[in-house]
Amino acid sequence: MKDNATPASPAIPAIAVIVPAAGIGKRMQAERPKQYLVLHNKTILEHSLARLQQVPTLSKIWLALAEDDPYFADINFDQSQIVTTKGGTERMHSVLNALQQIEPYKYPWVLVHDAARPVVRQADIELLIERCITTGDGGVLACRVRDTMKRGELTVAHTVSREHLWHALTPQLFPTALLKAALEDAIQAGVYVTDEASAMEWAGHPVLLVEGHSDNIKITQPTDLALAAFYLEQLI
Ligand SMILES: Nc1ccn([C@@H]2O[C@H](COP(=O)(O)OP(=O)(O)OP(=O)(O)O)[C@@H](O)[C@H]2O)c(=O)n1
Ligand SMILES: C[C@](O)(CO)[C@H](O)COP(=O)(O)O
Repeated sequence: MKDNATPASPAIPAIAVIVPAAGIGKRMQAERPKQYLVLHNKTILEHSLARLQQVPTLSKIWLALAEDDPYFADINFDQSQIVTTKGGTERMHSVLNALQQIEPYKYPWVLVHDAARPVVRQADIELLIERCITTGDGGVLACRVRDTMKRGELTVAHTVSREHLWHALTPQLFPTALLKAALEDAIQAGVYVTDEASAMEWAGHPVLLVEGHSDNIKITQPTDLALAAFYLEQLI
């Protein structure tokens, strides 16, 4: 990871990193926010930061934290590469708060990765970077849906075709100025987005689908912990 705005190589412009880590992890029902739960002797946040640190083309990290976060001070990571920013009510607010600290002329691209996704592979991140920088379009790591998909509440309303249907993952990588404008406009228009790509789509920008590994899970509920621990064993 680069610790300044100098690009790793002339071919790849400086890429800022935003890690939204200001959630409370309601669905995890744990005694602390899930990004601070420990797997293999490290917090999930430390694992996620370590995955990003493995990518030499990434620059500084803007880490969105809850205002009353009492845990971050104890994490074991080179904090010289981290700028902490204020988390917001929703994930999109946390990301926008961080974006507003990043100067597009210094960091023309920004990569957003959930703190709750500690198993992302370096090769997948590098593939996303290569595809986006080559085309000039932003994009998301994604994996194809494998199950038959149903829409409904208590009974099936209808089956959703799984052809060309994907799970959007993170990282998501976009031109910094475009993403900032898209998120600001979407939030101003009262549009609730759960990922950066949704704001870019709403603003009419193309979003590349870059196929990544399905083990890049977002730790969300208790049963995800054992699975993430297993996947992490393969990586660390
Ligand atoms: N206001 C928020 C909400 C979420 N996040 C971050 O966005 C990522 C993905 O969000 P999610 O999995 O929904 O985390 P939580 O919001 O903590 O989970 P829950 O919805 O169960 O409370 C997490 O790393 C979380 O810390 C954030 O930075 N700011
Ligand atoms: C950004 C994301 O991880 C892509 O799948 C997802 O939208 C986050 O959703 P959450 O409800 O904030 O976990």
